[in-house]
Amino acid sequence: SNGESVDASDLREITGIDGGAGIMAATETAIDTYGLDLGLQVSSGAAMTEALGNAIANEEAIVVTGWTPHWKFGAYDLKYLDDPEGVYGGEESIHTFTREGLAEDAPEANAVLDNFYWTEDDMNAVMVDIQEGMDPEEAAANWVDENADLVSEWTDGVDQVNGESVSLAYVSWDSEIASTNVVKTVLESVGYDVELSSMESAFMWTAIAEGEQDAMVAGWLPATHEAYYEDYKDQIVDLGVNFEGAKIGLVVPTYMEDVNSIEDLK
Ligand SMILES: C[SH](C)CC(=O)O
Repeated sequence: SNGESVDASDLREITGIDGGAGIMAATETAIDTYGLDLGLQVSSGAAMTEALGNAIANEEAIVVTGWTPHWKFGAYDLKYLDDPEGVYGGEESIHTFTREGLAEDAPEANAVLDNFYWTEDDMNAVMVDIQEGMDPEEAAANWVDENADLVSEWTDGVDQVNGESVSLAYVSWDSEIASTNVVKTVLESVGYDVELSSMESAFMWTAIAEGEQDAMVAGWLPATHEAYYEDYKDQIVDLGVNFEGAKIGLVVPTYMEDVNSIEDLK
């Protein structure tokens, strides 16, 4: 750019992710609530981060559906837009959910899933390795090796099993690619064969509710996945929070100096 601050005047759309993500429904609400003359591009987490990187490389205007925890905040100078109407809610927690009956069918897996809890530093370490090109399974295994003390808190008292299988569903968001591969590695360390299945958000929730998948560590509450939770809460088991201090919202590069609120996108 010619050094002038980059504003939102030439933006035509918000760069989104997969259509079933809660942040996408929230963004449709934001477009309506704030009266934005912007489209919402439906794509994927990976496509969103590629578009973000390209825009930043060219110091162009961009606004993305963003969330914390995510490696993008370590890689780029970004900011959340103020949300005076509170469309995106406040602090979110990520929950672990299982199908009904898992505690009876696979008590050792259920115990590990129930114990799973980690922080933004933990998740960022895995996400950054993956972002820098490491295979998710390798990044997860490295993190588990380097954090044996924390991992032992999840597995202490859990008996070894002999090749029983467990299925984990997730959506290909960088945060959940990291968490699901770490849980896979730890379940394998107590003897399970673990099958990962990535799918759209709606299918993930349905698969747990219908018992097709054993568990997922990708339940964003209270706001982001509220609609899914309301649909399925009586058919699934909430093992509680595995990550605290999460957040969703609209995110822009800091070089968009005059764009600090969703109101500034009008
Ligand atoms: C994209 S966030 C990880 C979750 C969501 O918006 O559904």
